[in-house]
Amino acid sequence: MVLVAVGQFCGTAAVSQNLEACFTLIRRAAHLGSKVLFLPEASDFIAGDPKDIPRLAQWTDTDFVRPLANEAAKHDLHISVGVHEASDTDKVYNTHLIIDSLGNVCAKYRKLHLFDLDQQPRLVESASTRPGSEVVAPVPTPAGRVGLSTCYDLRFPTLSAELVRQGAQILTYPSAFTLRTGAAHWEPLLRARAIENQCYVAAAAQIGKHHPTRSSYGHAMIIDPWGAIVAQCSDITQPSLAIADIDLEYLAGVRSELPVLRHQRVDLFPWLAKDTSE
Ligand SMILES: O=C(O)CNC(=O)[C@H](CS)NC(=O)CCC(=O)C(=O)O
Repeated sequence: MVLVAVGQFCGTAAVSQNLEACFTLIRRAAHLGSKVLFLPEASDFIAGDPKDIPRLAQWTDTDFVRPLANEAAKHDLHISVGVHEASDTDKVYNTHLIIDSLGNVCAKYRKLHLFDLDQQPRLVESASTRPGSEVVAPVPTPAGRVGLSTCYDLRFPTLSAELVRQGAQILTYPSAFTLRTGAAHWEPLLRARAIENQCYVAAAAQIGKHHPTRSSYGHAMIIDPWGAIVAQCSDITQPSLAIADIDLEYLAGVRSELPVLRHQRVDLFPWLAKDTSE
């Protein structure tokens, strides 16, 4: 069994403050014995004005990812974290990194599904963000193989099914869900992804009021392959953690007791056919 932690905090446009919040979470997660820490989407910053995103993103690598990776190495932690990644256009990628315990960025996933809403709260992610174009193979960590997604990707079960086909044991959804959609959909979607894929789900989350027109739902949580919520953060905006054991023997037991992954109709859905490495 390996302990992992999900983090929750209220990001702002001040990168150095967000970095401090992440440092606090890294030190506490390591002190409590966790081997992997999952941090939210947009941990580097939540811009007050979308026009600021490309400028702020230019500094993410040096001012956020580097010091974060050094701290991870100092505390022997693997980290999953959502950041903005500058591109060669005026748009950024919404990128999910895995940093290993030596401080190397060992995987990079660019969010595939962008959150474009015309209704209130009006958020049009594609105005500032380019979509990624590939699924990233699950990444080995001390807790198990981690499948990478981000926030709104949670609504697309084809992505989680593909990650599980490729061997994922832990699905991660670093997020900044809105208050309205979070209250209605966050927990049922996360539990559904855990149950249907028989995976652990680690969902770090932004919480609280980032600026006058933007708030996030929080409720960072860890779910086991049976669908039980095994840890959840309180409804507080100070940086906080929820920690739980990942038990891959338990995961294997759930998959053999209720073999839904083997019962898939690969004759009708041939892309599911290649075997999941269990
Ligand atoms: O804007 C940034 O800098 C970081 N990105 C986000 O917060 C993204 C795009 S606006 N938020 C979501 O995907 C929320 C999804 C959601 O709430 C749902 O699916 O219901």
